[in-house]
Parts: sequence; structure tokens; C-alpha cells
Amino acid sequence: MRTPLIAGNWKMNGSAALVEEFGHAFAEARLPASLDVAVLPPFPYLDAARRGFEGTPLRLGAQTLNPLHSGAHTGEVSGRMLREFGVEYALTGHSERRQLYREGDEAVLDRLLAALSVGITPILCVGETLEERDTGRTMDVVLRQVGYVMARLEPDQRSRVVIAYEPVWAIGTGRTATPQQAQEVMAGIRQYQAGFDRELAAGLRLLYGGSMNAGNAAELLAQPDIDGGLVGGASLKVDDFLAICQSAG
Ligand SMILES: O=C[C@H](O)COP(=O)(O)O
Repeated sequence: MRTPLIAGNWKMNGSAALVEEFGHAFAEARLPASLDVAVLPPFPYLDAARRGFEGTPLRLGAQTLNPLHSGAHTGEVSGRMLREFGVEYALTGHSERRQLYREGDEAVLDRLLAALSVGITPILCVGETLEERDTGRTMDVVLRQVGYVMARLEPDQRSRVVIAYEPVWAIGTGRTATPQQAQEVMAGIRQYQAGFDRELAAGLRLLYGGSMNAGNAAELLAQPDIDGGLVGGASLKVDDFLAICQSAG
């Protein structure tokens, strides 16, 4: 049985006040018994979030990390540092990092390995652009991104990875993939992994991301291969994020 995971990626948004608001709301919240929930705030808010989320079901995540533990890398943050702040999840390969910061498959793999090396669960993000979908290349692109990383991991490392399918055209656009479109790609990812290891594929947690909101979450999360969500915009509103968490029950 796969435990659903809802992860809220605040991107470069949020405030100390929002951290506090989430802490209060989730301290009171009634959530499904079997559910993991994480918030991924910008780095400066990690310490406040660690304190503010104590005693709530909220776990902490990071939006990126440097592949190295330490060194002369101005502006960067290592997995080891994140771990000190109680970070349990880290995104790798988010399309914004792939596009805006030119992180290719190799850079994604390095970051994912760094996360694993310090006991952080990596969330590997994959997804096609609109042009790739329109030219029938969705599965090729997605399976290349998944395969590049998974093929280079040891079996015990593979079983600790969470994969988030985020069609690039659905991110921040209000244009969500239909539950059928998302299910089709995510079933394809699971099948592809099953070709190597059936047991691992059956336990692999797959998240959908891309304009998930309080109104469409239940239908997306009801699909057999969707085990949770990576939520951007809607994770900045505590009521919406709570509603999404509640529909993951
Ligand atoms: O990391 C989250 C995704 O990029 C989705 O963002 P969004 O929910 O604002 O479309």
C-alpha cells in the first residue's frame, strides 16, 4: 500500500507570516490517517517552519540543493545543511530548474544522489513541454528523464525515490492535465519501472503536479497510479492546501 504524499512547493513565494499561519492551521487540522504532507518553503523560512510546524503533521522539504556537502560555492545550500534543519524531502529536476538554471539530467542525478546520501527523500520531477506533447513525444521525454536517473541508482536507492509527473504546460497556467492524461503517463512510468523490478514499481510513489487545486484534486488523486500531488500556487493558500490534503484520504 502506497502512502499518499501531498507536497506544497512555495517556489519563491511566502513569508514568515505564512509559515506561522500554516503551523496554526495544521495543528488543528483533521487529516486522513494515512497521509504524508510536506511544505517546501524558500530556504530563509526553513528554521521558522521547523519550529512552527512542530507538533503538526507538516514535514519539511527543500526546493533544490547543491550536489556537494560544502565548499566555495557562493549562494548554494547543501543537503547536509538542509538535514540539520529537519528537511525530509527535496525536489530535483523541477522544470523551472531545468529551464531557468539549465539543470540537465546529469545535474539532476547529482542532486538526487546528494539528497539520498544525507537521508533526504528526493522527489524527481519529470514532464514534457507543450510542443513535445503536441508532437507525440510525451512518453519518450518522460521515460528518458526517469530512466536516466533510475538506471544509475542502486536498487535500495531507487526504492527511496518519489517521482512527480508535471507536464510543463500545466504548471502555473491553470490548465490542468485531465485525470485521464495524467493517469496514462503515470501508469506508463510505473509500467516502465516494472520492466526492471515489479516490486519496486508497485511501491513507487508517483505525484501529479500542474495546476492542482482544491477543485480538481479529488478526481486526480482518485486515479489508480496517482499517489499524491506536487502543488504550487494552491499551496500558498492554507485553506486550499488543506482541502487538497483532505481529498487525498
Ligand atoms: O512544484 C509545483 C508545480 O510546479 C506546480 O505548480 P502549480 O500548481 O502552480 O501549477
